[in-house]
Amino acid sequence: MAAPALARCMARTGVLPLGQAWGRAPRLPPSPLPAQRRAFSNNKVLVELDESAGVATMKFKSPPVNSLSLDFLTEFCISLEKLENDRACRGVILTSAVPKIFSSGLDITEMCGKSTEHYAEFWRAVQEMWLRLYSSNMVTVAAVNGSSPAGGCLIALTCDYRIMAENPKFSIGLNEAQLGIVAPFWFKDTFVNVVGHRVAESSLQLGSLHSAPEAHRIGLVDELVPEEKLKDRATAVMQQWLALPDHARQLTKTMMRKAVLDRLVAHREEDVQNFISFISKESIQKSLRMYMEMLKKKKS
Ligand SMILES: CC/C=C\C/C=C\C/C=C\C=C\CC(=O)SCCNC(=O)CCNC(=O)[C@H](O)C(C)(C)COP(=O)(O)OP(=O)(O)OC[C@H]1O[C@@H](n2cnc3c(N)ncnc32)[C@H](O)[C@@H]1OP(=O)(O)O
Repeated sequence: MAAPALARCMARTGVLPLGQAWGRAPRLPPSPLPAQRRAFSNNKVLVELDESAGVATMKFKSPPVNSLSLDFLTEFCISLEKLENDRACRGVILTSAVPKIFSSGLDITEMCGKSTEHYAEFWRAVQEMWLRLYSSNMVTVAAVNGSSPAGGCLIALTCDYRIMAENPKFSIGLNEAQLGIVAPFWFKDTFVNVVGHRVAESSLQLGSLHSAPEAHRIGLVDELVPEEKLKDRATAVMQQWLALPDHARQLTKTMMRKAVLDRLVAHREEDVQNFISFISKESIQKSLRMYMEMLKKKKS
């Protein structure tokens, strides 16, 4: 099924028609076949699977800034679902193929001047991405090799472990307040689970974008490495996590994340309606338009 058709299906049903995000059987170790590498790709995400290690790398490739458009979100979910159902894959490293940018967050153009139906479709896709990634049975490691505001930061926060490249130009954080919008409760819950309530409270109110050292200091990322070592370090961390039996790690992950996941699952449609009423306000539309203009002016 093509991405737009899948997106429509997601909009109707609220889920991808590929399988179930919930109640999956525990993953089994990969079969002892000869070492093999596979790659598959769609327009937005490149996936390389090292079957001998049981590890895939998902590279975002949606220039200029890997913004999370409806197409991107749909293709991200398809790629993740494929890996989730592949017994040869036990862990996934998320990173970017676009230099200097991990992801610029939700595509603002999807939230400006569109119909109510479009907002609903888009928001369900954002929810789906988070539900699938946060509940993934695989080990998920974010190799943050560029700036990562808002939704980009959410992707990193949703992983099990975050490693960021030490580059003074890169920043990360949930900066929604700077755009005049409010981070949804499940963005906030994910953030609180990583950095704790006090840090999350001030960072969210200020819409802070943190430099790499600051992000490390507040626990937003687990470690910093020189850019050229990021890939190797992500692979080493993955090996460490995969050394444990899958079932124990998966059940522990579920125990730690269930309350936050259940909260969105229980209020999914209400959350879509909240998003629509919030984003449709003329004052919010004006803030978003001004923000986009500011981004464009910054260039000239
Ligand atoms: C009560 C509450 C109830 C419910 C909840 C309701 C609402 C919550 C709603 C939404 C939550 C949203 C979360 C988000 O993710 S919002 C997105 C936030 N993202 C940002 O603030 C990032 C903005 N971008 C940047 O800061 C920079 O672009 C950069 C640092 C990522 C990269 O800088 P560069 O200098 O390398 O590149 P630019 O020249 O700035 O950009 C190139 C190009 O890309 C366009 N662009 C950038 N970011 C986005 C984006 N997020 N969406 C769409 N387009 C983007 C930028 O305008 C340039 O376009 P042109 O080349 O000029 O056409």
